[in-house]
Amino acid sequence: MATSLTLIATPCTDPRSSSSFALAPRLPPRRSRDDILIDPRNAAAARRRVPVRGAVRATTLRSDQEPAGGDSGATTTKLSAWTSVRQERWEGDLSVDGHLPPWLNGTYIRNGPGMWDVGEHAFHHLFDGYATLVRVSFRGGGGARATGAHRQIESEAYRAAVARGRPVLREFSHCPAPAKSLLDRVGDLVGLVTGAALTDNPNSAVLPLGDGRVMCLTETTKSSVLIDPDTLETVGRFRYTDRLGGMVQSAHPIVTDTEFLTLLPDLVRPGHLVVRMEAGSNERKVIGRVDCRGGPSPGWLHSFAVTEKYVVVPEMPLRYSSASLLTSELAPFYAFDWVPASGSYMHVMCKSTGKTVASVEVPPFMAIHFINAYEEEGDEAAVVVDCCEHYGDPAIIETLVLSRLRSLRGKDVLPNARVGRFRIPLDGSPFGELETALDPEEHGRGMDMCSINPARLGRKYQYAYACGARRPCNFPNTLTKIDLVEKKAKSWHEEGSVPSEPFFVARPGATDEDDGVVISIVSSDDGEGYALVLDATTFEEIARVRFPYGLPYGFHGCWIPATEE
Ligand SMILES: CC(=O)/C=C/C=C(C)/C=C/C1=C(C)CCCC1(C)C
Ligand SMILES: CC(/C=C/C=O)=C\C=C\C=O
Ligand SMILES: [Fe+2]
Repeated sequence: MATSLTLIATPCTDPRSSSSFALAPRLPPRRSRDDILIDPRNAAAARRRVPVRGAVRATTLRSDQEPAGGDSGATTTKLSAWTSVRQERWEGDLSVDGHLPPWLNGTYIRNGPGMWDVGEHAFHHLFDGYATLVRVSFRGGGGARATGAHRQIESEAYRAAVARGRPVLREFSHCPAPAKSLLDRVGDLVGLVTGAALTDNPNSAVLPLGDGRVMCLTETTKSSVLIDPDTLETVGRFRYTDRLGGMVQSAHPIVTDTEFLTLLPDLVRPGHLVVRMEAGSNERKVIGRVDCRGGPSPGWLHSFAVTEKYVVVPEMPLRYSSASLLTSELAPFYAFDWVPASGSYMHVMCKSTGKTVASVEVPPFMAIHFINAYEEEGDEAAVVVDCCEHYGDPAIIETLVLSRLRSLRGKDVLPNARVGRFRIPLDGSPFGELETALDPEEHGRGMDMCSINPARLGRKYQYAYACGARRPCNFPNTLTKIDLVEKKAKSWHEEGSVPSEPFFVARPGATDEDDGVVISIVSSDDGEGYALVLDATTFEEIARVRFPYGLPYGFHGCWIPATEE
C-alpha cells in the first residue's frame, strides 16, 4: 500500500482521509499559458463543481450503471474501468510489488477518456469521455517506490461541460440539442460550418514531440493541446501557425525526434493532405495530396502507417458522414456511414516527392489502429502494412458502447479481429492483397491497441504488443506479445481485469527488438488500479506499481526518459 501520498487539489474533506496521506496546501504554480482555453471565471466554477474526494478511495460514478458480471460471469465486481473516477488532480507515492529493472528511469503517461459523467449527463460511448491522464514516474535504480499522478485535461469541452453541468460541444456520440431561438440556431449553424461546435477533448493519444513539448490530441484539429508531463497540467492549445485549416486530423500522428507526420482528411473534396511539421515548429507543410477513390467522403482515419520512404493512406468503407457533421445529427455510426459499395483502397505516397506511387483496391477492411509498415525490395517490390483488422465489419464501434461494456462482461460478444497484413505492389498493379498474418486463435480472435519497438518504425519487424482476448469476453482482456515471424503469441491475463494498451519501452543500449519492458495500466476486478510491468522478452510479469484506488480505462501511452542531471 502507498504511504505518504500527496494530494494537490482542493483540500480533502472526506472523513475517510487518514494520516497515511498528507494534504499539500500548495497548488502547482500556474504556468503562463500561451492560450487560456476558457474564460477563467468558468474555470473557477468548474472547480467548485468537481469536488476532489478522498485521495485514497476516489469516488466512482456510474449514473447509467447496469448489473455487471466478471469475466467468469460473477454478478459483482469492483472494476473501475468503465466508471468516472472523480479524482480531478492527484499526485502521490506508489508502492512497487516485484523488482523494477534498474535502468527503468523515466515517466510513463497514459491518456484516455476516463470521465464519462458530467452533471446529470452520462455519456453513451467509450470514445466520449473527457480526457484523463495517468502518470507513473520510475526513478531508476530498481527501487521499491515510484510516483504517480492522475489529472483531467482542462479542454474547453471539459471545462464548459463542468461549468454548465452538461456537455456543450459535439463529442463522438453526443450532439448537443439544437438551440430554441432563431438567433441561437443561426449561431449553431455557424458553429457547425466553422467547426467551433466540435469537441476539443483530446482523449486519444499523448505524444512527446521531438522538441520536448508533450501533446495530447484526438481527431478534431482543435483538440491538439500541450500538457506539462510533470504536473500533468494543461498548458494550452497547440496553435498550428499554417493556414491549412480543416476540422479533422488523425489521432495518431507519427512523431520522431525530428518530425511530426499526419494526415488531414479533406471532407469537401474527398481526399487527404499528407503533412509534415518539423520538431520545434508549429507549422505543418504539405507533402502531397491523395484523392479518395471511393465516395462520397474520405474513410475514417484514426491512424495510418509509414515506411522509411513512404506514407500509407488507408481508405476504408466506414466514411465520414458530411450530413451528420453539417446537421449535428448522428449518422448510423455516430459521425460515420458504412458504405461497403464504395470500396476499400490503400494509397502510398513518397515522403520526399509527395507523389502517389501506388493506389490499389484491396479487400474490404475495418481498422482503427495500424501497427507498422515496411518496404520489400526486389522483383516483387511492395509495401507491407499491418493493422488490427476487424474482418471488414464496423460492429466493433457498437461493442464500445458503455452500457454494453458494463453489462455484458463475461459474455462472448467481442467481435473477432486479426492482424491484417496488406501487400501493396509497387509495379502499378491495380489490386493489393489482405491476408491474416497469424492464426487469430493465438490471440483469442481479438486484438487491438498495439505498440511496437519504436526503433522498428517503418522497418521490417518481428514483434507487436496488443490487447488480445481470453474468451468469453466483451472487451480485449489480455496483454499479448505477437511474434509475426514465428506466428505465435504469448499472453498475460488475469480473470476480470481490463488492461490498457501494452506500451513497449526499450532498455537503453538494447539491440534486440524485444529487449525492454512492456507497461500497461490495469483495472482489476477487485477494484485495484496498477501499472503492470512485463519483461518484453519473456513476457513474464516483473512488477506491479499500485495506485491507492482503481483507475478508469484509458487508450494510449508514451514514455519520456529521465534527463541526465
Ligand atoms: C478515442 C477515439 O478512438 C476516437 C475519438 C474520436 C472522436 C473524438 C471523434 C470526433 C469527431 C467529432 C466529434 C465530430 C466530427 C467528426 C469526428 C472527428 C469523428
Ligand atoms: C479500445 C479500442 C478497440 C478495442 C477493440 O477491440 C479502440 C480504441 C480506440 C482509440 O484509440
Ligand atoms: Fe487510438
